[in-house]
Amino acid sequence: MAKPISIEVWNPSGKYRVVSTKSMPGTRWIRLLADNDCRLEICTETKTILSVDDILALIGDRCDVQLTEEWGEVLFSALKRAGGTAFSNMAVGYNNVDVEAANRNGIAVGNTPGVLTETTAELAASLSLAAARRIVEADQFMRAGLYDGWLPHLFVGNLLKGQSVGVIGAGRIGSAYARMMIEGFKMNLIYYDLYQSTRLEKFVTAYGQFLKANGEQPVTWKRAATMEDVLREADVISLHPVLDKTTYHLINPERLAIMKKEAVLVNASRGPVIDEVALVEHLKANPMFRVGLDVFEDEPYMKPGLADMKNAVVVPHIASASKWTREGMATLAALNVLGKIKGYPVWGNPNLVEPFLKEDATPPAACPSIRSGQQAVSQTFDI
Ligand SMILES: NC(=O)c1ccc[n+]([C@@H]2O[C@H](COP(=O)([O-])OP(=O)(O)OC[C@H]3O[C@@H](n4cnc5c(N)ncnc54)[C@H](O)[C@@H]3O)[C@@H](O)[C@H]2O)c1
Ligand SMILES: O=C(O)[C@H](O)CO
Repeated sequence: MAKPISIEVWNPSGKYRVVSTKSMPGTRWIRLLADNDCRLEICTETKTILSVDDILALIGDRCDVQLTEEWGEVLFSALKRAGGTAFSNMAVGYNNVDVEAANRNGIAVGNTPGVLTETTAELAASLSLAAARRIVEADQFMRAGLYDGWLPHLFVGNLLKGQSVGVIGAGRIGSAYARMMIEGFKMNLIYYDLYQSTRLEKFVTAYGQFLKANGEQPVTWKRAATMEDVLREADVISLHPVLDKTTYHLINPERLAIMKKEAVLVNASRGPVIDEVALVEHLKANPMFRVGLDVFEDEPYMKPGLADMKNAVVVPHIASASKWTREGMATLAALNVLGKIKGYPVWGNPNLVEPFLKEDATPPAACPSIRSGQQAVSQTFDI
């Protein structure tokens, strides 16, 4: 029997027991559940990652729904035995969830797209700039008291304007990132995706015409036939695919070798998309090659050597960490499970979720985004 886990309880007499394995930002999600006859138990353990035993203890022997964490057969079958019917990730990516196991156990699986796109793209853009202009290195230099006057060679980095931005995985976040880099820095786009992103292409064409009409150099776009074309040609490359068998170690030693020596590589998708050991070797051998990483192969750890690399900017998986997004994610995760309890249908477009987020309004009678009954497939959505 697993040891008891510390929890905070809201609406103790609620008919439906909802367990959140993490405290989530904001209070609206709590209100929505408590006002709808749910007894909400929020885990208050201080450790960041709960073990399977911890989660089994949280589920107990009667549980209606569960929010967040890493889930497979053991946990889904335990949830089923406890009478549970729904689970929601507080994330858009659900590569941590065995959807087939959930299906076998009749548990609905929710996720939270629609509120992360711009926030995550903005962090990828921040990493691109920070790496290209050596912001972190320069900040550390300044704080160490090493600055003793302006010098022509001090922290010289890369100009983005007029360079080419490469996007691998031009879905929701990849397309939003591309637009930021194109509109913000007048970069030319080269992208690789399994599907054509017509809306993104049309946007770049129209923006190019606008620039031309204003006497400026127009931006251009190109859909690459292979990923290698993007890696060879682009000055800044940002990775935004889903993580699956086709994208595991998509950036490997061979592909690193064909990139420009002064390229900037950004990853705010999933850590295993990059072979991180190979990346460390490449960073050592190519000091002008720079990376910006939000995600890591063995989170929360970095592969040996990465922390010592001055040409790497590293942040702890914060791409979706804006207040609006994180509170929105909590609300959507809560409404996914509440919707299942109430027997509501699934919302037509999980990317258009504003009606669920209006602070003082009653949310629609629907589950914002339920992924069960499907494999963990990628979804393309033109912005
Ligand atoms: N760092 C974070 O905090 C954070 C936040 C949100 C999302 N994410 C991750 O960002 C990624 C993108 O999310 P999204 O919402 O834009 O997803 P999305 O489904 O809208 O886009 C993913 C795109 O990748 C493409 N793709 C799939 N396999 C590919 C392959 N082999 N080669 C090239 N392209 C391929 C798909 O066709 C799709 O267009 C996911 O991995 C998600 O888990 C990370
Ligand atoms: O997939 C996601 O949503 C992120 O990794 C968490 O922000």
